This record gives sequence, C-alpha cells and structure tokens, in this order.
Amino acid sequence: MPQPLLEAQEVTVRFGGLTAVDAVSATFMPGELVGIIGPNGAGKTTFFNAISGVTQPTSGRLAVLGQQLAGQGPHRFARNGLARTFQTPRTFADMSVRDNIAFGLKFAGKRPRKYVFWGEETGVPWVLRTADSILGLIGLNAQADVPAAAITPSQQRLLEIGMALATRPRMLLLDEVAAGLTENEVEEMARLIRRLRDELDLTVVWIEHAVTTLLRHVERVIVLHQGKKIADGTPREVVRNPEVIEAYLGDEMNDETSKTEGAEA
Ligand SMILES: Nc1ncnc2c1ncn2[C@@H]1O[C@H](COP(=O)(O)OP(=O)(O)OP(=O)(O)O)[C@@H](O)[C@H]1O
Repeated sequence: MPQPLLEAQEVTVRFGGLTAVDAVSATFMPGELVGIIGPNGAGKTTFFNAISGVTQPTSGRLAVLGQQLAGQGPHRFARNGLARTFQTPRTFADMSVRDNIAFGLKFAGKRPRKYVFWGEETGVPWVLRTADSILGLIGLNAQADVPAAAITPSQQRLLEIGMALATRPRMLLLDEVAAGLTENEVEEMARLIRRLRDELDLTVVWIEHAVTTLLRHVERVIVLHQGKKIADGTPREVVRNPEVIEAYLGDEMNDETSKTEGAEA
C-alpha cells in the first residue's frame, strides 16, 4: 500500500466559541481526485486552510508523506508539494498573465526538492518547465501578454490554477474554481482538472458547489456538515446516503432541477 500523500487526523479548528471544523479525519492517496461538498458554512474552506497551513488547527495531526506538519506555516506545506487556489483568485492584477506564471516558477526554483512524477523523483515534466508551456496547458496562450486585471473571471480562475501548477506541486487544492462560471465553462473546468490529474500524476482535492458536475468527475467525495465529516465514499455511495440527502443534496439537487426547469419554462 503506498504512503498517503496527506493524512489529516482529528483536525479541529475553532474560532472563539465556534467549531468550524470538528475532528475531521481524511486520507488522500497519490493520484486521487477527491471532491469536498457541503452546505454554506460547513467548514470546507476552513478545512482547506488547515491542511495547507494557512490556518493553524486548534488540535489534530497533519502528515504530508508521513511528515508531521501541523503547526507549520503555509510555506512549509508548499515546500512539501501542496499548492492551492483561493475562492477569490489571488493574481497580480498589473502584471501580464505570463509574468504571473513566471512568478510561480521563480518560487518553485527556490525549492530543493525534485519533482516527483509517477512515484519517482525525476526532472520536472516538460509542461511545467516554462511559463509558455503552462499557459498552453491551461489554454491561456492567447492572453499571455494581457494584464491579469483585463482577462475574464473564468480566465482568472485558470490563471490561478496555472500559478499553482508553476510551483510544481504533488497535490493541488482547488477552492470553488468553477464558482460564477457558465454551465459549459464548469464542464470544461472539470475536464481540465481531470486532465491535470491524469497527465501530471497529481493528487487533486476540489471543493465545489456545482455538485452534479463534481460528482460526475471525481472518484471519491467527502461531505462536511456543521464542521463534521458525515460521508466519505464514491459518488454513487454518497448520493444514496440518507444523512447527506437530508443535510445537503436534497436541497442542492432540487435547486439545480428548478434552475433547469426555470430555464426551460
Ligand atoms: N476567520 C474566521 N473567523 C471566524 N469565523 C470564521 C472564520 N472563517 C470561517 N469562519 C466560520 O467558520 C464556519 C465555516 O466556514 P467555511 O468558510 O469554512 O465554510 P464553507 O463550507 O467553506 O462555506 P462556503 O461554502 O460558504 O464557502 C462558518 O460559520 C464561518 O462563518
């Protein structure tokens, strides 16, 4: 059995009297594509913040490839191969799209670790070597010289993914990268995410409210509700779980159905 890429054990995050993440344990294996879903305020982003070092867990353990990192800052997690996006894209507005990617590459260049590809330490895959090849991978070649402020919201999201890839991660954490996109753009985003996982042998963890698309593309789903993990299984298992239907999926599916009915009316 290979070593988990990331293992969270009983991770709890409290903000004053509020328990945003309540003793959540989860294991992420190399090459997995895992979705995280749950209602607003369920603790999804806070869990992401905890497993990427952005927020210190109040208690619990976090191991990246067996190395305990709880209590360390985000740079330490990044050095160990974690890269993430944020709900509001964090790009440099005045810099060109290419220079934004080049910034990520510069950050990666300072890292002593070699890229791990298909389980072995190798050189960097060619697609992650230059800003232009990364732009090709995410489909932003035509925007290379445009300032980041001038590209569309969906291109901003792609750019943020490109910046994360430029740090040459083993694990990519995506926080609502499809928010605000049209149905077609959401589907394209899902395909890109799968392609990145397949071609770069990445572990991808993806938080999204576009549940039907997400469930079609991931192999495993974790469901959070009021800070607790209430399900962890294949999409098939999770959609049949009565607790998940009660807490979340009933409303989400109804919303998506009524949107479709509304569009058809
Ligand atoms: N820095 C903070 N200080 C205090 N409370 C916070 C902080 N960050 C999050 N919370 C609270 O923690 C709970 C979990 O929030 P979180 O953003 O993790 O949920 P979420 O599942 O990502 O929600 P959404 O789907 O709306 O993004 C919420 O009640 C939120 O108000």
